[in-house]
Parts: sequence; structure tokens; C-alpha cells
Amino acid sequence: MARAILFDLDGTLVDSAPDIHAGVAALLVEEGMEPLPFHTVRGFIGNGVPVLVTRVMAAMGMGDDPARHADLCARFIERYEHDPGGLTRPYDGVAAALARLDLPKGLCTNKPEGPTRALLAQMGWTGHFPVIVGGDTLPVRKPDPAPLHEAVARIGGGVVLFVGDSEVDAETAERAGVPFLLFTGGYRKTPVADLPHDAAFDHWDDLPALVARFTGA
Ligand SMILES: O=C(O)COP(=O)(O)O
Ligand SMILES: [Mg+2]
Repeated sequence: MARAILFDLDGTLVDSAPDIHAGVAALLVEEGMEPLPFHTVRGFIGNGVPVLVTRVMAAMGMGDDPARHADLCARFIERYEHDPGGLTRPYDGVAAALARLDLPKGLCTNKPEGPTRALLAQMGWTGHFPVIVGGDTLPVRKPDPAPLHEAVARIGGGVVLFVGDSEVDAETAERAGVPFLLFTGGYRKTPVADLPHDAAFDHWDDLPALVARFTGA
């Protein structure tokens, strides 16, 4: 029986792509370049900031110089941490579901810890998530199973559910041996049937009843 629940953040609890796109656009303008289209940047989200920046550099023909990559990552995170939530909204029903889910809750996200904590504060959700494992908490990120193992350990171990939206989350859960609930309304590009998952939901109003199947509540 599951006794705690961990969540992915981007594309799962919140639609944060507009702020991530805005941050990338501001960076590109600083570089004297045109912003990338929204849907292009949205498609780059899921593997954390270093991979996002690698994808932006490739799309813009900016080369792959490690020093330039590191500089762009640092500048993106600094700007994004300053205002991570101006354009970001929780998915419909998330706030009510979090309030109803009476289990220890944590986050396992590829977003770095700084912007993650800043965004939670802007959303008024800091108290919901005593456990936070972010994209820079360990030397590796999802889909490596280590961050999910770390989050499970920090929340006290045992059977813990993981809720996420993407290919990265499904692979992480499978490799970690953690039961996975797929939110189908996020940033996934793969058909639901092709992603390993234990259950799927398309509206947050449905999550508490789904979780009850795993907790025996
Ligand atoms: O920041 C990202 O690229 C993805 O973050 P997530 O793991 O919360 O979806
Ligand atoms: Mg996600």
C-alpha cells in the first residue's frame, strides 16, 4: 500500500512553459537573436535546464562551446528564479487535489531547486512539499532513477507513488521500480499507450480517487 506521493512539477502540477519560453526569449534577445517560437521551446522542456540550453543552442546554430553553454545556463536560471511564476498557472483542479490528498507529499523535478522553491512560494505551495529533489540536487537528473530513489528515501521510504507528465518521468519510474501515475495533459509527445504507467488521468479532479486505489483508503 502506498504511503506517500511524489510529483513532477513542469507539465504536471503547473503549465510553466510560458515563463520558460519568456526566459529563453529574453536570453536570445540579449544575444542579439530572434526568440524561438513558443511550441519549439515547450518541446525542449523535460530534461532540465542544461538540456534545454543545449537544445536552444542547437536550434539557433550557436555551436556547442561548454563555456558559452555554462554562461547561458547560469543567466537563464538567475532570470527565471527571479520571476518563475508570472505566466505560470496550475492545471485545473491541482490546488483542490493537493488539499484533499492526505499523504506526505514531495517533488521530484528536473527544474533546479532555486527556481523550484521560488515558484512554490509564488504559488503558495511551500507547505505542501517538505521533500524537494530538483534537477541540481544530485549530480544526475531524471531519467536516471537516482533522484526518484533519493526523493523516496527523504519521504521515509516504503511504497511511494510518482505522478508525472512525460517520457522522462515514465522512464524514471520504470527504472526506479516506483508505481507511476501519468497526467496526460502535460508536455508528453508519445501516445499514452506507448508510455509505461500504472494508471493515467486527464483531469486533476480524478487523482484523489485514483490514489485511493493504491493506498487502500
Ligand atoms: O525543467 C524541466 O526541464 C522539467 O521539469 P520537470 O521535471 O518538473 O518536468
Ligand atoms: Mg514534467
